[in-house]
Amino acid sequence: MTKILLTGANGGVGRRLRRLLPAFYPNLRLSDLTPPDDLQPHEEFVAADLADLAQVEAAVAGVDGIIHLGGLSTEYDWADILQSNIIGAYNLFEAARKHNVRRVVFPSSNQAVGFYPRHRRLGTDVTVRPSSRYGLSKAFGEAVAALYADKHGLRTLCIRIGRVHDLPEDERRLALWISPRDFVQLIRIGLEHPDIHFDLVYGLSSNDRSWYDNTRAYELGYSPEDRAEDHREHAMAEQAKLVRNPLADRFMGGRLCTVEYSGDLERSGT
Ligand SMILES: NC(=O)c1ccc[n+]([C@@H]2O[C@H](COP(=O)([O-])OP(=O)(O)OC[C@H]3O[C@@H](n4cnc5c(N)ncnc54)[C@H](O)[C@@H]3O)[C@@H](O)[C@H]2O)c1
Ligand SMILES: O=C(O)[C@H]1O[C@@H](O)[C@H](O)[C@@H](O)[C@@H]1O
Repeated sequence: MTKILLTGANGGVGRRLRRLLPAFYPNLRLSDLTPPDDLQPHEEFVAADLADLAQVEAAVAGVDGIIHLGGLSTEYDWADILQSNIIGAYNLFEAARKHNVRRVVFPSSNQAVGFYPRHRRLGTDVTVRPSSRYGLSKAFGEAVAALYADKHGLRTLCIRIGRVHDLPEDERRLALWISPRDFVQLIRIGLEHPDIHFDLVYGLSSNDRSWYDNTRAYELGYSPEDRAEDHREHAMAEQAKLVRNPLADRFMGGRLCTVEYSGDLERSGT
């Protein structure tokens, strides 16, 4: 039976996927720095720091596919991003190669292209414009995925996630939202679709206001069950509680673009 490793299993998305994935992948191994508080007796857990190749190899040994959620999920100091996301992503793919893992799904982020202004519509062939050191690390992860596909035959799907959550949390996330079950559908494409070599898709549910052209996901058979606009009222009510930030509102990456910003507004993201 296919054995799948879920890294970052103790995080926000990981906790949601632990509930949804066993229906498709009953033979699931979880990994993170520390185990979830509510680890169940039937769940297998292997602790591993992504920055430590030997630990990552121990977590990866014996699996057929990996969903790599582990790592820092927002902006941090370079030293931290370097360890968890840059060295961590490299270690994950290198361990996969050494242990003959066939498939890796890499959750990238809209933050890899976060400095594009919102009037643009992006396909998957645009130059990266990271919002932050975090976004930069996601662009690096996409590049590592491409290298290991082309050089070593690992089949990889990168999913530039908008925002995985139960509901869209504000106006920006209304344009970016993907429900956990639609995210699982994209993961299954990454782990199972026969045509995957190196592919890149956007992680969005059905979305009328999207900034992205997600043709490749639909070509691969993606058929989202959820629609962001159905939750418009909730998102806009949440938005009304927030203070507007004109710089954040200009770019797809929102507030992460504003962190430590000292750029030229006339030129940023153009
Ligand atoms: N939540 C979203 O909507 C969203 C959007 C875009 C991309 N992503 C990506 O999806 C993944 C999961 O996101 P999340 O919201 O669950 O993040 P999260 O921060 O809640 O969880 C990440 C997990 O990774 C673990 N981790 C961090 N550094 C590690 C290390 N050095 N070694 C081992 N484990 C380490 C953490 O302990 C944590 O449990 C992340 O890679 C994130 O960048 C998430
Ligand atoms: O852009 C966003 O809103 C999201 O981007 C993802 O990469 C981050 O992991 C998440 O924390 C953000 O909420």
